[in-house]
Amino acid sequence: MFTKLCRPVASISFRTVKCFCKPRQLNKYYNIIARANCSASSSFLCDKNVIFVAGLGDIGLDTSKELLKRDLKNLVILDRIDKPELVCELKELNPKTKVTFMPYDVTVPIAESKKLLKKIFDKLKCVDILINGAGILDDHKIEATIAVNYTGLVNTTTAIMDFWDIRKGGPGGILCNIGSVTGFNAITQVPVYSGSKAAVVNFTRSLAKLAHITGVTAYTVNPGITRTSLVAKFNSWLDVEPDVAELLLEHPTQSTKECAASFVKAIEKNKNGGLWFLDQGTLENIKWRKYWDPCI
Ligand SMILES: NC(=O)c1ccc[n+]([C@@H]2O[C@H](COP(=O)([O-])OP(=O)(O)OC[C@H]3O[C@@H](n4cnc5c(N)ncnc54)[C@H](O)[C@@H]3O)[C@@H](O)[C@H]2O)c1
Ligand SMILES: CCCCCCO
Repeated sequence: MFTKLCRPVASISFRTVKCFCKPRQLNKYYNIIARANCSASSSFLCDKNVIFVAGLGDIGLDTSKELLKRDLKNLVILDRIDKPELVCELKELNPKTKVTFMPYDVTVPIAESKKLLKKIFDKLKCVDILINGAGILDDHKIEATIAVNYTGLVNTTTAIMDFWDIRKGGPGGILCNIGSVTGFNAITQVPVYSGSKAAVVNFTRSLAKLAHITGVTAYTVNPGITRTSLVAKFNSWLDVEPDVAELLLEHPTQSTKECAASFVKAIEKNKNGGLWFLDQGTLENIKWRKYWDPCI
């Protein structure tokens, strides 16, 4: 499975390469062509167009800053947070990358998501990577948690398939979804949040297995406890543990900068089906144990 680049790069276009190469060779030539566009020391991310949902949050902002060291062509940040001063700060970081902000609430109807994405695709003509990072942590807000952390991510993902799905003539694409370590092993006192993150991990693993049909590869990045405003104080389900945040923050944590460094390294590895564990500044692709497989 090769990840298609979504636009001609360097002087040789995708079409030219496609005419002369067998599919299994294309990936090799895409990377060669992409590098022709970027300096030898550049990353997989050089010259790419990236949409980052929640790119202004605590993890999001440091990850956006880290991404801007990789000479992206475009970074389009979609977020509910509207902080022009943060966007201005990001715009100043790298003249090679155009940073754009558009307000977006992931809980809007999917038709709204498609309208917004159409504006972006009309402008950029193509998008290589979508990062879905929106999340809330408050187990008093059951419907909101599921709406933001899961339904919002699924709808945004489903919406971009109109533009990426190779069965519709799309170029394919790359999905990076922010799950959580709680998607592997719950924080028992926040079962709603943990369950929403387990759903993100499970949904994304299915998408990775469907990549041969859709042309869209997918993986999750799953931070451990990262010191952000999200985790400073939050409600447990039915108040089973009013001090859940304080108790958890006694355990080893990481900074947003450490998380961001691992986050972008995982994106650069670009592994379809990746289950990336980003804890205490480390990065590990974990093996998911198979207990049952319908084998269809
Ligand atoms: N901090 C941690 O320990 C930790 C660990 C694992 C996963 N995560 C996940 O990482 C992501 C970022 O969390 P953070 O710790 O930086 O907290 P944060 O509160 O700073 O970031 C949350 C982000 O989600 C956005 N968001 C929330 N509701 C939204 C909506 N309806 N529409 C669009 N955007 C919305 C916020 O605007 C913000 O950008 C979340 O998905 C969170 O679940 C955090
Ligand atoms: C301190 C609790 C951190 C919970 C967020 C993990 O996704």
